[in-house]
Amino acid sequence: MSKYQLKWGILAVGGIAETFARDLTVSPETRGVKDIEHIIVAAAASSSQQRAQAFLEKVGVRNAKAYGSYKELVQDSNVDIIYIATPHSHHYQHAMLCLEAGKNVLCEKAFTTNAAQAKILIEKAREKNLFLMEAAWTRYFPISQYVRDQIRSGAIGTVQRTFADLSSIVPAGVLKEDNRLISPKLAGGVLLDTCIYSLTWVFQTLYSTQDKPSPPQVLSSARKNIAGTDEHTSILLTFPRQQGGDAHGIATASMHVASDADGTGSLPAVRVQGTDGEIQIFHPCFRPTKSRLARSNGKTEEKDWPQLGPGKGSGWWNGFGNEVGKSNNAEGEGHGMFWEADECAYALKDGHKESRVQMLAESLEVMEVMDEVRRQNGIVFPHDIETTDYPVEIAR
Ligand SMILES: NC(=O)C1=CN([C@@H]2O[C@H](COP(=O)(O)OP(=O)(O)OC[C@H]3O[C@@H](n4cnc5c(N)ncnc54)[C@H](OP(=O)(O)O)[C@@H]3O)[C@@H](O)[C@H]2O)C=CC1
Ligand SMILES: O=C1OC[C@@H](O)[C@H](O)[C@H]1O
Repeated sequence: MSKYQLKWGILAVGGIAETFARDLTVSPETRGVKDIEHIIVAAAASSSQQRAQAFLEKVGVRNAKAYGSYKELVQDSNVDIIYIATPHSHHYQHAMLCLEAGKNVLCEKAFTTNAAQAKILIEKAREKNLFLMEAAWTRYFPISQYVRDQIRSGAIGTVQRTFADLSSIVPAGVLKEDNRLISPKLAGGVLLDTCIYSLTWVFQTLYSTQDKPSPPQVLSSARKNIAGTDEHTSILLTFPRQQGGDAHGIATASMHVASDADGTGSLPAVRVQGTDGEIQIFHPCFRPTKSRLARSNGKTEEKDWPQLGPGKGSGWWNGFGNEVGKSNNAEGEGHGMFWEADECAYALKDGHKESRVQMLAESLEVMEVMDEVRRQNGIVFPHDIETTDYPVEIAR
C-alpha cells in the first residue's frame, strides 16, 4: 500500500519545536497508523542557519534544509505544511507569512493573541484554499476521543458541569520579566499559556459534543504578576442549551497552587459531571495518561492511556526552562504530539481544509472567551502584537 506522505517545515526551533519534531520522527506504525508518513524536509530559525542545522541534527533528521530566516522557509516548494512554534505574540504574523506564501499551517496554541487575528487567519486560509489548524494537541489524544464518545453515548447522563485545572507552583523569582510565560510583549500569562488547556477540556466536553453549540457567557477573575499579565485565573462559562438546562464550565490556571498537590498524579484535574456519573482525567490535563469513569450505578472504569512510541519521545517541555517541573514521559514513550500531526495528514489526504476534531469556528470561539477574560480583568498586550495589520515588525 502506498502511504500518503506529508512533508513538514518547522518554523522556529525552540523547546516545543524540538518535542514536536522528535514525535514526527516516530513511525506512525508504532501507534497502528499504516497509511500516512511524516517527513521533516526543512526547519528555520529566526537568528541563523547554523541554529536550524543544529536543531535538525539534535532531533536526528538528515537531508532536510536548514534556513536562517522564516521567509526562506515559506518559499521552499518541497514543504507541504508548516508547524509554527514561535511565542503566542508572533503566531498571527507568522501564520500570515505562511498562508500568503501558499503553505498549509499547523499553528501552536494559543492560536493568536486575540479573536480578531484568528478571524482574519481563517478568512485568509479560506481565500487561499489552504489547510489551517490550531495545535490544540490534547484534543487528538485517544483519551480525549474516549471522553467525547462517552459523553455522546450518554454514559454519564446529561452533562451538567465540567471543572478543569492546569496549575503548577512557580517559585517567586524563577521567571524574569522577559520570560515568554509572563511577558506582555510575548502575550504571556497563564490565560493563553495554560488556562487554554482547561478551556480545551471545558469546550471539548460542553461545546464540541453539542449538535448546535452556542457561545458561552463569561465571568472571570484574574490576579496579575509583576509584568502585568495574569498568574492566577478562574473562569466560569455558562453554555446555553436547548435541552438539559445550561451547562457550566469552570476553567482555572495558576502559578500559586498545583493541580497535582502531592505530586503523585492521583488527583483529578478534570471532572466532567453528568446526571448519571462523572469522568475524571488526571493531571496533567495537557498530556493526561489516566481516566476514571464513575457511574451512579456503582460501576467504575479506570483506564491508563500510555503514549505509544519506541523511545524517541523527548522529555516534556515544561515551559519554565526546566527550572521547575520534571519529565513525565516514561522511558520508551513518545510525547503524543504525533496525534495532531496525523490529523493534519488525514485531513489533507482527504481534501479537508480544517481539522475534523476542532473546527476553526471553535478555535475562534475559544479566542473570543480569552478576549473577554482579558477585557474583564484589564490584561492588555502591546499594540504591535494585538494588531491585525500585516506585515508588522514586532519590537523585541
Ligand atoms: N503544545 C505544547 O505542549 C506546548 C506548546 N507551546 C507553545 O509553543 C510556542 C513556543 O513555545 P516554546 O517552544 O516553549 O518557546 P521557546 O522560547 O522555547 O521557543 C520559541 C522560539 O520562537 C522563536 N522566536 C521568534 N521570534 C521570537 C521572539 N521575538 N521572542 C522569542 N522567541 C522568538 C525563537 O527563535 P528561533 O526561530 O531562532 O528558534 C525560539 O526558538 C508557544 O506558543 C507555546 O504556547 C509551548 C510549550 C508546550
Ligand atoms: O503548552 C504548554 O504545555 C505545558 C506547559 O508547561 C507550557 O508552559 C505550555 O506552553
